[in-house]
Amino acid sequence: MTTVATRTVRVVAALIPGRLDAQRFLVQQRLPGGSRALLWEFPGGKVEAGETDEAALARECREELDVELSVGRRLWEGRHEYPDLTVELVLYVARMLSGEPKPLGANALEFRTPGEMQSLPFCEADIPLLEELVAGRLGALD
Ligand SMILES: Nc1nc2c([nH]c(=O)n2[C@@H]2O[C@H](COP(=O)(O)OP(=O)(O)OP(=O)(O)O)[C@@H](O)[C@H]2O)c(=O)[nH]1
Repeated sequence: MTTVATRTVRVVAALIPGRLDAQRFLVQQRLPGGSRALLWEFPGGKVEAGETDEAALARECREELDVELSVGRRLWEGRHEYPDLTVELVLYVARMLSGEPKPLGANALEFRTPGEMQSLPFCEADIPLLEELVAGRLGALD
């Protein structure tokens, strides 16, 4: 059997509560055509060389959602091997400081409860994270 090593990337993601409904959090549907097409995920993206997690998350959300974020504590971290990529996924709680989220780099944006998220086709790396979130095992979300 041959094993093909895939690239490993650190991916930061944000759990962002709605301004008026803090029980629901922002999730986005990936664009058609690319990797994990049309699956759902938390806003965020890859950390670039020399960048902190917090700076990467603020940059990604500025570029992809047109919002300014305040990034809080780290909630969860996990690793998942996709056929094309190994992802080290880190979830942070974050708040929107300004702007209304726009789907600049996504097919759709929705505010969903953790339970509702489990009914969406989510990226595989997020499945254990959603289980922890639904079970209330990630602690305070603010
Ligand atoms: N933002 C985000 N990415 C996630 C999550 N879960 C997960 O598996 N990923 C994966 O982590 C990678 C994030 O990379 P990215 O968003 O910067 O890049 P991309 O593949 O959309 O596009 P790009 O490589 O052309 O920049 C993707 O492979 C994505 O499928 C998640 O909850 N949020």
